[in-house]
Amino acid sequence: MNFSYEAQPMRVVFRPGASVSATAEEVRRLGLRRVLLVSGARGSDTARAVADSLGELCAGLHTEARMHVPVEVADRAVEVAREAGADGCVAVGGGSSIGLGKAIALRTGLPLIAVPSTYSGSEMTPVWGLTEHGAKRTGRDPSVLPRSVVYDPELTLSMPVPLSVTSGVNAVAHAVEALYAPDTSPLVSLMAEEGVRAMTAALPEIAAEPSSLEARGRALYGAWLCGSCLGATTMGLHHKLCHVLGGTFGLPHAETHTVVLPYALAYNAPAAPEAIGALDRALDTDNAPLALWTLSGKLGAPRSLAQLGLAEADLAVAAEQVAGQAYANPREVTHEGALAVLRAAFAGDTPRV
Ligand SMILES: NC(=O)c1ccc[n+]([C@@H]2O[C@H](COP(=O)([O-])OP(=O)(O)OC[C@H]3O[C@@H](n4cnc5c(N)ncnc54)[C@H](O)[C@@H]3O)[C@@H](O)[C@H]2O)c1
Ligand SMILES: O=C(O)CCC(=O)CC(=O)O
Repeated sequence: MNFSYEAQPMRVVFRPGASVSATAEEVRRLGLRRVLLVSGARGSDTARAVADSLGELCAGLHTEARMHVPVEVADRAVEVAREAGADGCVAVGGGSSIGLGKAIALRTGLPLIAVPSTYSGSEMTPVWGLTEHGAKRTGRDPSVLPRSVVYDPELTLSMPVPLSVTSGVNAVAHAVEALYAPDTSPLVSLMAEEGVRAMTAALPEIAAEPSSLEARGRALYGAWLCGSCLGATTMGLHHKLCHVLGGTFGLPHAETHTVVLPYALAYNAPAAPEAIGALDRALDTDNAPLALWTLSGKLGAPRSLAQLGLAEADLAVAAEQVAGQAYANPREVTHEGALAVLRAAFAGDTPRV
């Protein structure tokens, strides 16, 4: 064995009802007195309930989070945090709200508490993202890692089934790439395999019974594990494809991950036999890319980039952007290779290893 592993300093509270019953305790534990709550417009009712539970610890509610964190949205949020005299930030919502909280933390150094309502996994990572001039930039900085994460399966009950499925596959994608990342390690591999197993078992149950708190809890547990994997490792081809498709072409995040993952995995499979072995065990299959494609299709997720609104003419531009960046991937990414993955995902073909 040959690896290094750095544990991320954060506290996790996981229990139904915790968003309202435990967030104030986490704020006090960090010695904070005036936190700014951030959320998206659609999640503002939930964020308001959390704000009410904080009482005078809450310095204000800012409900302008948007997907992929446009830089002007980040600028405005930083201004609001400064004007409110906030000494910390609580992000309530999906990856977009947490992303905005991270943008505030990155610029101001304010500590962040995350209360996730989707399975994006962002709450477990020191990864930030910002979109400017039609391109998404990502980076790692310890200052954006939430100090505390409050997981409340009850918050996820309102997620519609289509978002639950695609958000769940977004989480699975973190585990998939962590398994073949250059900085993977035995602990990450264990978390990744268990995260994929938990999430992919929970999603069909959620689709059949969206109000099952038991299934929601197991999916959120999977999201925690998969997010932890992303936080501990370097992203590869799959995430880069999705960042280009989201940042440059405005495609929706979780849906894009869901469409692309089977093809990116099929491309990498010949160069990542151990990762494929772990995924085969987790999915109880001998063809992990096909199993992922079948699962999301059965649960009604979009199947192709064409369905998500990408134009065929954009494929070559996207391939050029992906192949033009240097990043870790188990298999060399050529322009032709990236284009082949994108073409298959555009058409929604059966993935071929
Ligand atoms: N930095 C990281 O580590 C990381 C990891 C994953 C995703 N992300 C980022 O997160 C963003 C995507 O996050 P997302 O997929 O969670 O989407 P999102 O946060 O944009 O949420 C999608 C939609 O669902 C709504 N929603 C959220 N929770 C809900 C709930 N419980 N019930 C009903 N509706 C709900 C939101 O209001 C929004 O309209 C992207 O910008 C992506 O880049 C970052
Ligand atoms: O915060 C970001 O936007 C970058 C990290 C990320 O998006 C992970 C993912 O693609 O799911």
